[in-house]
Amino acid sequence: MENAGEEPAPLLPVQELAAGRHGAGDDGGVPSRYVARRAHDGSEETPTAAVPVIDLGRLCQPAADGESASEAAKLRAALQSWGLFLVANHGIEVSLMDAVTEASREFFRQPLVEKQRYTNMVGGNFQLEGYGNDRVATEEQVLDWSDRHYLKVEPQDERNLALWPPCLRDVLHEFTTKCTTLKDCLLPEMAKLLELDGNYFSNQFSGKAETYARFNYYPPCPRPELVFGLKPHTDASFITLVMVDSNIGGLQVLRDGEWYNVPNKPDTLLINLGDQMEIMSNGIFKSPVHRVVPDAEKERLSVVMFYSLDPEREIQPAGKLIDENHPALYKKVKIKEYIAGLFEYFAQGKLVIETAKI
Ligand SMILES: O=C(O)CCC(=O)C(=O)O
Ligand SMILES: [Fe+2]
Repeated sequence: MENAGEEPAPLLPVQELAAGRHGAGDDGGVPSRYVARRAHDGSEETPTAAVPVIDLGRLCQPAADGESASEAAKLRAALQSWGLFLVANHGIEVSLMDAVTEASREFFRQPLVEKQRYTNMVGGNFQLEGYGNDRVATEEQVLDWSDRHYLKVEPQDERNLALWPPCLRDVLHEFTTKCTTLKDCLLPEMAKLLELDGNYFSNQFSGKAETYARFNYYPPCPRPELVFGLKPHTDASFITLVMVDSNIGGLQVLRDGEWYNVPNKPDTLLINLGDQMEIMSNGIFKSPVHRVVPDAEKERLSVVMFYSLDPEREIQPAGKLIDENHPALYKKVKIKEYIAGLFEYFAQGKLVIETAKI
């Protein structure tokens, strides 16, 4: 991304702030630039979302039977309501999941100077890939209580290996391969739920489709009720796979104006739909608004795989879903422009999907 030369000074990683290595903040350890909301007293308990666990083995078995039909019904209900679900029996070994989480922890535990070898601020310019924080466009922008490392993992020949820390290399390559297989199993099931050709969604993914891995690190926050680990947003992806730390909550999803905790279950993965799927399904499937709230005591890690279409492609609602009674609800959008819009809107705390609605 280019830079107009007016970028405010680079930020300290939140991990450094949280460790108190740079003096106390304005609000009990939280500098005012991170204060996103008014404190609440915590008296209203956040309800838990009734997100189903889908058994992938059952869902995708070749001979459709009662078991696969009941998994498909659960999946349909989840995609039309929450826009997210947990997946079990997904074919990714727990040992690999643990190795990826451990490698990520090892990366963030390194001294700052080591991590800064992968910085996303190069010569004062913000780059999408690398270690750091989101682009800061203005002094007013409310900052998130998290650091991240962000890498393009597919197409494989577009990997910038200089940004791949040695501790992550092998496990990330293997994890990417397994996650892509998982995505490839899910897409036909989703197409069938919409009575589209089984390959309809898979066929959208050309060799130029892009996958990004994002390693999120949320340090403990002395005043978690004042900040967001990540502000409310939808993912601009087609579909997102999230491996959350099963020891700690913090991810929340919005439904009908109310926030719900997304449940954790050991060894499962969370799948959430992104805006590209919401657009192509003409809004039948939802790209959920979600956010992350940090913990007062514990650090939290997540590893997220964003599957997105070729940036040069234009997408619109599938023709088969549109008729007199079901008009298109979204405009044609170019992936590249849409994603650029996401970063701009996210910084302002707004939702880019609104720009695609008719
Ligand atoms: O950390 C999480 O659980 C979710 C992260 C997320 O929503 C994102 O990186 O877009
Ligand atoms: Fe997200």
